[in-house]
Amino acid sequence: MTEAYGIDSEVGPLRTVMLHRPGNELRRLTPRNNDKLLFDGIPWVGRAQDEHDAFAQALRDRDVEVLYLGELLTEALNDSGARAAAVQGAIEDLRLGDTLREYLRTALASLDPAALAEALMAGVRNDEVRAGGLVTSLLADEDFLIDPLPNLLFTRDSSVWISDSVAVTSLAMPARVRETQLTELIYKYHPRFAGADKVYDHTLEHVEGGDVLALGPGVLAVGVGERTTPAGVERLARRVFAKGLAHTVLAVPIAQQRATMHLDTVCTMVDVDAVLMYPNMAEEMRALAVTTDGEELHVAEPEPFLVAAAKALGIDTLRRIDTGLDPVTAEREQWDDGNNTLALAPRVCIAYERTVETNARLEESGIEVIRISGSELGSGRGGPRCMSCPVLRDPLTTP
Ligand SMILES: NC(=O)NCCC[C@H](N)C(=O)O
Repeated sequence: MTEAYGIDSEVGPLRTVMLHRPGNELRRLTPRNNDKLLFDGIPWVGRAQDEHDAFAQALRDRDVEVLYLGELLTEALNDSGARAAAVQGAIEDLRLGDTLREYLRTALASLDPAALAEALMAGVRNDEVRAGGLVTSLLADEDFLIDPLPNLLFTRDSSVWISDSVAVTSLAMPARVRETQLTELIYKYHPRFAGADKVYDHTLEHVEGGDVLALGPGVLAVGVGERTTPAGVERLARRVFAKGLAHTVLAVPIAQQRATMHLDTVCTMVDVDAVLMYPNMAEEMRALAVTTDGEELHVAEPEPFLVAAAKALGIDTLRRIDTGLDPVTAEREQWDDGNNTLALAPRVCIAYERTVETNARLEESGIEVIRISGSELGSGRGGPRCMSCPVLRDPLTTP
């Protein structure tokens, strides 16, 4: 792996992470659009920023370098090719019509990188521009010409590092599709990532980063459900095998429900050989091990997730941290992202403070839990793992 980027596990000491500090895109959420924009409430933005700053500080306190998506995007937009691609991507929406599209093309092209990045992230409302023409007149003032992207907060989903290659993902929900245009720009044009190999892109079958877990060197688990499709996991497997980035991909079917939208909402690793799993689903989780002989994909029969994972990792057992929670407490804490921990190193993780019981059980199992507040951040339905895209982790030393 290079020094600047690379991930071969969920728990290797975290060195660099990409976050997105929530900004004006959250100020676009209203009771009428929050469902469509995949938020379960209307966050108090100032408090959400405070909570996020504390999250970033907790990472820095443990010597983790924090990169911000908004800053990387602004810097990438210094490149004229990036600017042209960004503008084109933002105005493709068929709702706009020709007059408005050409107006926006000119208006966006005249913005400096910071203002353009802001427009791309926070969107553009009809009454914020004086475009004129039929479409402008027929749309309501509050209609968005360029939709805001409040889910940028969840940097986990729009790109994922697999060994020393980056996968720009292909997001399934219409409200999130444009996020990957921005991560694509960052990885293509930002000098920090010049030369980084790409293993996936946003035009391919749906794969979301929250579904992709690097269980250990050479082994990925990929949730298949509401977001990552069966065809998505197949395409990802073909691509990582072709580049030699993994030897086994475990396809893990998960319930198609909002609460369990990604694999990392029900399962995160907290040690080289231990996972925290949502108790109400842990027993039923199965995995299909996908391998290759260099030509064909081989798909094994479904096995219990922990069994298939241990086999693929070449260890005797993958331990499940048993939180022992009753089903109602477990369901409440899973909804509040109790299972969505971010490992900073083996046996050290960040979790929301509100998932009191899960955190207590983790500590009883020897896991250090760094608690952060997430009362406002959580309204987007994502926890510390969802809000972070690890860019560099130290390789694991053999246990
Ligand atoms: N990995 C994750 O579970 N990310 C959380 C994404 C939440 C976002 N509001 C969504 O519905 O996509």
